[in-house]
Amino acid sequence: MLVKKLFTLVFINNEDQILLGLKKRGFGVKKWNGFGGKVEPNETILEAAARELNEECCVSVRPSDLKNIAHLEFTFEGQPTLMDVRVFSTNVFEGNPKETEEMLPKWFKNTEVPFDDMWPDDRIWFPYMLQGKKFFGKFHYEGFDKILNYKIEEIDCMKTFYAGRKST
Ligand SMILES: COc1nc(N)nc2c1ncn2[C@H]1C[C@H](O)[C@@H](COP(=O)(O)OP(=O)(O)OP(=O)(O)O)O1
Repeated sequence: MLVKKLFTLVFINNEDQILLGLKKRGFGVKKWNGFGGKVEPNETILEAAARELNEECCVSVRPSDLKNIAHLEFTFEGQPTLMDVRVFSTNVFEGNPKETEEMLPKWFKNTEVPFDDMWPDDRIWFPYMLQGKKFFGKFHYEGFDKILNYKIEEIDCMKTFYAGRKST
């Protein structure tokens, strides 16, 4: 049986640009990604999303300004964990992104996202995000470089999506 662990992933948009961070340590090291991490027991998912963003690149957002745009699930062959990743985006933020111990932030044009240096799944779902769609994606990996199988589908409404699942 898989043990589900809850994570956040936040993307900041500014006109035709998206803020990514180069992970400097730990899971996903040397890959560009959004900002996020584990949800702690004492906080809501939105609070965790805002906290991780601030810890990782010193940008502040109000949790209420974060839009839930996707639900992603990652599993890894032979490993007992299912990563349940709640994805958020916003263009309402305060502060200039700054490098931290965990991340090196950089703005990229939406047309110049560095997919070669990102998780392989990003190439599949970023187009949904960049077109303003909401979506569900499920990816099963062998190691960290090869996707064995995946499913992706557009969602009309995230609230309805979660209401239709046994547990959120
Ligand atoms: C496997 O594919 C993935 N693709 C993408 N784009 N993002 C992923 C993938 N798997 C995990 N993520 C995201 C989810 C989280 O935002 C981070 C991982 O969080 P992390 O392990 O860094 O969590 P922290 O709480 O910050 O951990 P530490 O404090 O222990 O560093 O990656």
